[in-house]
Amino acid sequence: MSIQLNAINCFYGAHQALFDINLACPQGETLVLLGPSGAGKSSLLRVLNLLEQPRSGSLQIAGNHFDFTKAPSDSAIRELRQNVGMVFQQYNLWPHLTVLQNLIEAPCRVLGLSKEAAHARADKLLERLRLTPYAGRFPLHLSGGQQQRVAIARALMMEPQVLLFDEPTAALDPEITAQIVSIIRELAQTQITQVIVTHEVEVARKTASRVVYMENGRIVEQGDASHFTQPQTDAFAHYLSH
Ligand SMILES: Nc1ncnc2c1ncn2[C@@H]1O[C@H](COP(=O)(O)OP(=O)(O)OP(=O)(O)O)[C@@H](O)[C@H]1O
Repeated sequence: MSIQLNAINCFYGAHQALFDINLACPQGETLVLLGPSGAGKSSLLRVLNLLEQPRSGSLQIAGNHFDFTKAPSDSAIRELRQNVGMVFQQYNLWPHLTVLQNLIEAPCRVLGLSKEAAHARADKLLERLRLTPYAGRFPLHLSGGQQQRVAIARALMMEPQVLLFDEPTAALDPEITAQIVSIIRELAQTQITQVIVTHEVEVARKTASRVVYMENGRIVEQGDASHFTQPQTDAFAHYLSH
């Protein structure tokens, strides 16, 4: 399994956001998290790279193992984040760095990659994501869709085993959404495991090989893509029909 969560309970102060989450995702799958606002989707995504630390349970992801009865060490968290990339909803690009610099900064600093090796890796990704003409631009001089592609390229520079997306198509128009969907589908042809939080059922249908439907901090339904056509619970059927 690329990802395995066992009995995860997660709190914000006294407020419990995730209840007894159990989830397994094989390598190479694209898992989509769906559910109404406040269901716990972002919290669950953030647990996967330890931006949130659960109070109990265990997580295995990309060869890293965490048992939350004790606090994970900083070095274990650093190692996890090299294997698990995140594409944030607000892109979180470094505004004072060009597109190319955004791509090569972390691999050089964190992985100790030489500038030449990082450049070569960046050139390939810029081409793959149709960003080559924008390599010298600053993020704020790019459209939302272009910034999103830079954010994806930057995450892929670390050659992660798992890539997490928080609302990757929010605030993008239909044409740009289609581009991002097609990038996610291309990545699905590789060995990478993807986990996507989205409100957009159409994006989910077009990308997911597995689906998790959540309500009130709990998983209500999970399984392969056949659940979109044959939901097993009234709750998921109702969600899909609205
Ligand atoms: N930083 C925080 N502090 C306190 N409570 C939080 C925090 N973040 C989320 N919550 C609460 O935890 C619960 C789950 O929130 P979460 O953001 O994971 O849901 P979501 O399904 O991603 O929602 P949305 O679709 O609106 O983004 C909600 O009740 C929310 O109010």
